[in-house]
Amino acid sequence: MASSVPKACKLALIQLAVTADKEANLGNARSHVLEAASRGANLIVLPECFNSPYGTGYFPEYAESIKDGPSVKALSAMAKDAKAYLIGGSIPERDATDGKIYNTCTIYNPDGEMIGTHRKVHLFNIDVPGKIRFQESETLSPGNKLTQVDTDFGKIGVGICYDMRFPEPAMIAAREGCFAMIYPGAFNTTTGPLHWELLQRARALDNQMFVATCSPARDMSASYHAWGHSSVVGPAGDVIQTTEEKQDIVYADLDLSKIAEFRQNIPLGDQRRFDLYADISKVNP
Ligand SMILES: O=C(O)CCC(=O)C(=O)O
Repeated sequence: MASSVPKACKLALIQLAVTADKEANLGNARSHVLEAASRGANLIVLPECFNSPYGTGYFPEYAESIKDGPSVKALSAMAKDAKAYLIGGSIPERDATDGKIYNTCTIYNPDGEMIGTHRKVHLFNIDVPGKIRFQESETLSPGNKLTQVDTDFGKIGVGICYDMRFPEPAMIAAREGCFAMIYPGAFNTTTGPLHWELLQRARALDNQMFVATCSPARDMSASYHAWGHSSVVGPAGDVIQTTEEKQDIVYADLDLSKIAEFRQNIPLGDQRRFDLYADISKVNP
């Protein structure tokens, strides 16, 4: 008889050192995923753009199919061999039907089956004069759906990096019963120190849910300097675990009872004034 007690959720964020060598990136990801699993992790996350350098010029060159490309095959095998859920960071995806390129996260169950995909819906187009200009839309197209997946632990919402700046997907995920939002991401050394942790804590606190981010490690010889600092934040907005900028694995045992406890202590869910503003989770686009 199936037990109704959810399994303990041990999260691992792989802050991977990404290089220009796709095969090496896949091999490095695999060895870190298996290492995390050997330490008991059953929900493992890779960073945004883990198989390619992060830059609009690289996306067309590295893009591949998520039906049968080498990266999804490798990710499926990693999840299966690790016997863990795997949120497979993101890769540049080329859609054979429309010919467009997307920044896409693929998600696997412990049998290695793909159980979800998320194409980044908010493209990272910013211009901070003298600091950073980045226009993902030069080579990428946006996805057109929000993403939630079912796991043995409960439902999880998934976004990618810049998606975290928008409160709505996390709010919708929380109201639809997700216990966590997970964002593979790659902030930079300009916006990272300003907003990375703040956004993560805001999404967690507003929604009284877990939020995790997973960045590539920083490479000062690359054209894009990732912020690192992959982190896990609890439903009270508390940083549970984090790291610096180097390659690392961040582990956290998620105590899912904290959500109910915190929601009981500060019962925002019962106090909302939907007579004054809309419930965004009930507004269909
Ligand atoms: O929002 C930011 O400041 C950074 C976003 C980003 O790096 C991304 O979407 O990949």
